Amino acid sequence: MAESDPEIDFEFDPEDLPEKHHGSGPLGPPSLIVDNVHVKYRVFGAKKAGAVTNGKPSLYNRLRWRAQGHVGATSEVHAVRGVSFVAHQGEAIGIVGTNGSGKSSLLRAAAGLIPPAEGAVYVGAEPSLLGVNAVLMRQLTGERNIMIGGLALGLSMKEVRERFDEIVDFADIGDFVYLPMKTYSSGMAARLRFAISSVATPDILMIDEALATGDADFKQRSNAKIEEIREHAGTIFLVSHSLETVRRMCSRVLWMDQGRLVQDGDPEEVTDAYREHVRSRRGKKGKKG
Ligand SMILES: Nc1ncnc2c1ncn2[C@@H]1O[C@H](COP(=O)(O)OP(=O)(O)OP(=O)(O)O)[C@@H](O)[C@H]1O
Repeated sequence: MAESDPEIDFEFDPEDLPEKHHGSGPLGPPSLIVDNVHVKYRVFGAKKAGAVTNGKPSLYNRLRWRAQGHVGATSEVHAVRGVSFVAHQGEAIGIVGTNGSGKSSLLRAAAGLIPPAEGAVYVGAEPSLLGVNAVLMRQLTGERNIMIGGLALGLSMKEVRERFDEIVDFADIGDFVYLPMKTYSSGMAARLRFAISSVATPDILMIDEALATGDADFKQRSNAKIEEIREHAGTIFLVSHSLETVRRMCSRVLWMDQGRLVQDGDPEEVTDAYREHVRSRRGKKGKKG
């Protein structure tokens, strides 16, 4: 995942969460189709070409390896391996899986941020993509980032200006909006990212857990926003390590393991199976050790 900050509280407080909406009614029309998608990363400077590594080398290491002439030595990380699913309007889809299982890569490919090595992603007529993280810049002020993020979400400059106060209020960052984002606490940055991300009431909202953060008050506001989007027949994707959050919020859950979609279905069933899998894996590890 692009960003991880140990200070961020990734957990939702279950009491703050809206009730989940299991698919009792008919599903809306498809909003996003992921067809046999593969995501591969090329990693420079690997010891052995072709080896699949589990970690990402740091920028420093990559530059060092390149400086040492290891330009040709690359390995490939096959992060997503032939995943297919159809998302419908009105669905809230959780994505669970252990670290490195490919959740963020799948989300980024579904969002069009990285091209699939194989397969294709089809989106409905007017997709508004969320996940402005990719375009925000820490060295720029919140104000500039609101503009950049708003434009990236398809708003015009005029529309961003009109929504500016609303975004700042939602993020609750006050005059910090005029300071570079690198001066923000992790909570402030996360709140601003969420505020920018959700300003367009998008058709498809993708939330990586860094967005699902903040104090109880902000959690309530962000949950209300998520509900609003879902009620307007949008589709929500939520990557989370908190199974409680996923069970409460989602109508459907995808379980990723080693780049593959292991299970896709009812939140309780899928999270139970996933929990069991994690437990048995821990048990095996424990026995080995
Ligand atoms: N930019 C990148 N360059 C190289 N490898 C990457 C890159 N991003 C992810 N990977 C690798 O791809 C695999 C899947 O990573 P990804 O971040 O999609 O998993 P994840 O399930 O979201 O993990 P986490 O729960 O830790 O965020 C991992 O092996 C990871 O090291």
